[in-house]
Amino acid sequence: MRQQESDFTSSVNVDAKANSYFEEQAGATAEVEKKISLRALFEGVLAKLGPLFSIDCAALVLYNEEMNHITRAYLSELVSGKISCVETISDPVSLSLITKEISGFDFPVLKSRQDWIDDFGENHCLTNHPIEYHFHCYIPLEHNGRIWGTFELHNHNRELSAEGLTFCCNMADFLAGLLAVMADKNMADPAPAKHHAAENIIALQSASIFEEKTRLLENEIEALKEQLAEFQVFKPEEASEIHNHTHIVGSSPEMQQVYKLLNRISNSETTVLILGETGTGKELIAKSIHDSSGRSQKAMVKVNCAAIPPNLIESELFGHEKGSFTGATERRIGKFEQAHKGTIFLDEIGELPLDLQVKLLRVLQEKEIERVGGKTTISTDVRIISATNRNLLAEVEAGRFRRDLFYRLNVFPVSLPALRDRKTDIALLATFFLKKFAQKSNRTLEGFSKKAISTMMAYSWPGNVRELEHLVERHVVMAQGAIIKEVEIPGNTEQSLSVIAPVKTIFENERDHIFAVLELCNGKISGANGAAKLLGVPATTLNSKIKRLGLAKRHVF
Ligand SMILES: Nc1ncnc2c1ncn2[C@@H]1O[C@H](COP(=O)(O)OP(=O)(O)OP(=O)(O)O)[C@@H](O)[C@H]1O
Repeated sequence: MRQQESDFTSSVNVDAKANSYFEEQAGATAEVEKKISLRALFEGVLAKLGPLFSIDCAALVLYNEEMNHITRAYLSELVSGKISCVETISDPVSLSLITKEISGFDFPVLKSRQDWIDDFGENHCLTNHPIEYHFHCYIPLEHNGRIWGTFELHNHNRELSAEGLTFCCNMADFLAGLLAVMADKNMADPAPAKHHAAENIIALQSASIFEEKTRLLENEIEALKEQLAEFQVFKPEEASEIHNHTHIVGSSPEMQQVYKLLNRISNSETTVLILGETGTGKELIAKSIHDSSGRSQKAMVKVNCAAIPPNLIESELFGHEKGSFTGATERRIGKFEQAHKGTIFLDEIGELPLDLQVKLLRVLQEKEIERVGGKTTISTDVRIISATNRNLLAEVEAGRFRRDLFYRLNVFPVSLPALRDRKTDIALLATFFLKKFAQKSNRTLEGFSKKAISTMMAYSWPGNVRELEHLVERHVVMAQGAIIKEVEIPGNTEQSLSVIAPVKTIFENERDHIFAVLELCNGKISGANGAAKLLGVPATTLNSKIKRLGLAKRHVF
């Protein structure tokens, strides 16, 4: 593979000559050279593409018309954080075995270092180039049926992504068109001989068309960047409202409302009732209320009223004396006593049996408890935060919950919005959980694609934040690359529907339509029975679309 590198760079050893031939031969000023040389243009290409797709090195290799010589080559790579672009070949050199192979590619080809070793052996892969790349991509620069050269991308650690490939195919199209124009205008012969340098310089200096093309290239890059947006990692905006509840994620107006309420009761002793569907974060909010109170140095003791068998709830809450009932072999301190000077969080309060509701009411009124089987009353100083996913007032109306207890608990109600009602928080939460689980499992993940975020936003989340948290955890475990590109929501009927009737992007629609027509025409592009005629476009346009859409010929046949 080193030879392969030597092919695009075969001449990195010719680097000494790298002061471009313009400078050497015609003594052109650096300014003119910068404005008009392919080298300067190409340097700009890597500056734009590199950060977008993590490309380490790009090369532009140009051939003569007979395709038996490399006439010029430019190598642009990132060295110590800086892009250096050199003209590595300025005199025609004949094609080696590997460049011959590469020049024969008439569609984009991805190769690894190992592929080249397998095909040509280790010996062909030797180069004196100090940098060794492991992943390569070769895109032919084809315009009007002529292959002008190859646009190459080389990476150390990863293959060029599908998005990067599509983007670079567009770039190759543009470069090929540019080379054709330059040749046509005799601006800068892609296969120049040194003795033509002076004339070329004059032609180039007067050729504003070149500058125009450079400007177009910039525009093209900008347009392609927009197209790329759909593949980029979604970067959610940080919460706009400053709040002290650091573990609570969400900046939607609905959550801002919640923060306002929380701020009002921070440092207070108020009894709070938190209402919200399952998984909306009731416990998290309760903890936050406790943490922002004067009781934060003491414990917040949680009781899940739905999880304890009814016959044990009393003992769980208030404790029991030894021997007070069968199995009470030891004296036990109840949750109220444990929470003394702190907070008790009564989760699922709507599930509390009626007889215990009476006892709880007494505790609230008298601030005293009695252990089961005990003879004395024990004073407690406990703040009460309770939570329910039931409509407690409806429970009161139905006679299942005591009205007096309801009023005692509902001193300061805080209602938490369902996740489906604050969709703008989904991206924030998903990214928060992604970071949390990636860190936990020692993985480096950048985030979700916009597509993945859209899928999550289209779902109704009956299990709310908890469901989202579990989904993200699963996807972090299964993630293959640095970005979670797609998410699958099990049993999601909305998603199943979208599988049946997916909404295609314009890009996908165009690609699929062209693909279908090409199949119909057995891959024939031009001529009477060709796809171009059926599609009503010139064959050259179709050819460039095929490349741009990443429809390599091998896909068609
Ligand atoms: N706004 C939020 N920011 C960050 N994490 C959240 C948020 N809301 C909920 N979570 C997380 O979601 C999970 C479920 O939250 P929590 O247990 O507080 O919900 P809940 O409403 O009490 O659920 P249940 O009604 O089932 O008891 C927890 O891991 C919690 O940390």
